[in-house]
Amino acid sequence: MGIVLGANQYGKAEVRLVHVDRSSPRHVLTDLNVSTHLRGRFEATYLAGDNASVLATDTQKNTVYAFARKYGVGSPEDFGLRLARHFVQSQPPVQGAQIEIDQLPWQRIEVGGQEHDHAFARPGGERRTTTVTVDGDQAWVVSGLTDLVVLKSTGSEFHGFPRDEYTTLPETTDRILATSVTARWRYASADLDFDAVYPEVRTLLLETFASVHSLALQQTLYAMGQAVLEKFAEVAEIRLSMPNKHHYLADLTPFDLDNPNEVFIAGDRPYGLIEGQVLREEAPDAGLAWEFVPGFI
Ligand SMILES: O=c1[nH]c(=O)c2[nH]c(=O)[nH]c2[nH]1
Repeated sequence: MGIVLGANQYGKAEVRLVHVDRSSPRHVLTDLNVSTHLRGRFEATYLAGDNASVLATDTQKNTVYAFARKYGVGSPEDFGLRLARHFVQSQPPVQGAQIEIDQLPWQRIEVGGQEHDHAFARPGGERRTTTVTVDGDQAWVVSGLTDLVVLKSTGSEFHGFPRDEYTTLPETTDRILATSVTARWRYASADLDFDAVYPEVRTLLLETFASVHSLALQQTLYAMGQAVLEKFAEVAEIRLSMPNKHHYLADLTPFDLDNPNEVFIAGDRPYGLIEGQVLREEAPDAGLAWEFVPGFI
């Protein structure tokens, strides 16, 4: 009985590319998940481990980042066609290429009714949350939101941290800052127009994220909590959990390309996890408000 190799293809899956067009102060953000699939004469590697025809998947990934810098991104369709044609035309064993691209949507955050130049939020996915607790005749309300994904393409620095023998992180005065906000705030009363307050707190969290020039995600977290407490007397305390969704500047120097904060690798894990509570010194006692509330602290 003969055994033969059937259909096959190979490539790099889920190359997370974030491109920032900084040619004007109104940044254009393109966030893609790119997968490459090459088809062609690859029997030798499957059958004998002969890689002479195998364009490494690592090379395919590098091509995605290099092309973003060289040609910009534009529509995902044009970007995909450019990549696919490049692989087919530049590598004789490659007869066909299929490029799959998912684009992650971002909307500009509005500050004072004006679209922000470099602060964005991911539409959808976010949820409003509440946990109410009643004990005898006492009642507590902890409300909030989770999975509110936000990103600033500039206006964020991180430096001045200690350097020990294990520190490799470069200092930066301009980086992408992105996080998925979980916020839970405790109301000072259980008798409020909750539907009126909620959207205003949400808006203020977004506006503060967008407006604060960040020297650390910790500072941004505190500023967001502080803004809510300053504006809303009915909020006694707020707790925030904000993963630092790292974006790494792609090193394009091996391809003789500079990268002036334009092409980023969106990291998945590990991520920094920044959490904190901001409260009024005179806040009424939390009682059972946080008992068994999922989350942190
Ligand atoms: O805003 C930040 N806070 C940190 O504590 C930290 N640590 C790190 O590696 N990057 C960052 N960024």
